[in-house]
Order: sequence, then C-alpha cells, then structure tokens
Amino acid sequence: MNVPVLQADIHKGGYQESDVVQDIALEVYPGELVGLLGPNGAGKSTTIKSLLGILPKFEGSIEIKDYAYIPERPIYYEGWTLYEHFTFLFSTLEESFPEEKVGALLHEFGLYDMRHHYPERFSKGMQQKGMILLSLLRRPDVYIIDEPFMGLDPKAVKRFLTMVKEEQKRGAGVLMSTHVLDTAEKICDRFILMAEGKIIASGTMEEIRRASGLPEASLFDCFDALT
Ligand SMILES: Nc1ncnc2c1ncn2[C@@H]1O[C@H](COP(=O)(O)OP(=O)(O)OP(=O)(O)O)[C@@H](O)[C@H]1O
Repeated sequence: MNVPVLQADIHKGGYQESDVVQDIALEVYPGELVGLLGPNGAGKSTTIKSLLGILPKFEGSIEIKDYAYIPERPIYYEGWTLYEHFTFLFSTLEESFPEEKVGALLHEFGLYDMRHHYPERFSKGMQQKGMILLSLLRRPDVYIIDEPFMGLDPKAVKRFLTMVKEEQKRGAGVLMSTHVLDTAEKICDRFILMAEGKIIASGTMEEIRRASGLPEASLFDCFDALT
C-alpha cells in the first residue's frame, strides 16, 4: 500500500481573532495531483498555511515528507540575484551545483539573460517562474502550489504543466490550489472543494459530479452548483 506524501487532519485553524477552517482531512499520494478548489475566502490559503506549519492558530495533525512550496506571491531574499538563490539552494542541499542543468532550465523559462539580476525587479510572471525552477531543482516528495496560473503567460503555463507531469512520473505528489477550473479538470486526479472553511465535496471528477447531481457536467458547472 502506498504511503501518502502528505496527510493532514486539521480540526481547527485560523488567525488571532477567529477560526477560519474546520475539519479538513486530506491526503496526497506519490504521483498524484490533487486540486484544492473553492471560492474567494473559502480557506484554501489558510489550509496551505496550516500544512506549512505557519498558521497562528492550529489544532490537528500534519504528516508531510520533504516538500517544496510555491507561493501565489513570490518571495525572494532582498539584495540577492536570481543565480545566488540557486547557488544558495544547493549549498543547503549539500549537493554539487548542477550548472548545466540550471542553465538549461533558465533558458527554457526565458530567464537565462536575467540570471544575475535581482528578482525583486522582475515582472510577477518572471518572479513566479524563478520560484517554480527553484522548487523543481529541489526534487521534493510533495509540492504545495498556491494558484500557479495567474501570472504566467501561456507558454510558461504549458512548460509548467509538462514539468508537473514529469515530477508526478518521478513519484512526487502535488497539492495545488487554483481558480482555473478548466485546466484543473484536465490535469487533477482528485479534487477537494472547500467553502466557508470546510470541505463540501471531494474525490474524482465522477465523485464530484455525483455530489453535485450533474452527471455530465464540467468541473466549472459542478463548482457553481455546489458552492
Ligand atoms: N492573516 C489573516 N488574518 C486574519 N484573517 C485572515 C488572514 N488571512 C486570511 N484571513 C481570512 O480567512 C478567510 C479565508 O481566507 P483564505 O485566504 O484562506 O481564502 P482563499 O480560499 O485562499 O481565498 P482566495 O481564493 O481569495 O485566495 C477569509 O475570511 C480571510 O479574511
């Protein structure tokens, strides 16, 4: 039996004043892509923060293997070039720096000429691409990705999706929150649909259709019916 790369049982999670999410149980298995969906304010980012152990109020249990987190808003060290982020990553991994591979990935994502520049001056999409490359090179057991599609141009989305697929083949699990439901429907193995801090439906596309009472519907229409 496969062992999950991520297993969470969140009884309660929130901020100083109030609980935002309740009774969120989720699992991600090796090679699986799970979509975390829900309207604005449903609690997706709060759920992700609890998985990362950075939520101020939390009751429950989280078991997670080696992970990489790709935030919705990219975060870089001030005063470091993009390339310095890559060299720093490999110093923490105690692996020799794969210069050729890093160069090839930077080329592929159109960041090679920018590699000695400061990411804080990049466009949002360029910053996001840098974050994606940093996490890919880490080769984690599980990726936690918060809304990856908003800042990326169509070519970058295509490359990103190809890489996600390759990482799944390697055995990595992925939990990805998104509002882009037509893409989610195509790529996710399972879905977790949240509203008002709780899970309102979860499972495969078939199970989501059954829960929404719409046997032929798209994920978009199921989402609309359920939320
Ligand atoms: N730092 C914070 N302090 C207090 N409340 C917060 C904080 N961050 C989020 N919240 C509240 O938690 C609730 C859920 O927000 P969250 O960001 O988890 O939603 P989301 O599903 O990720 O939404 P979106 O799709 O808009 O990104 C909202 O009511 C929000 O106001």
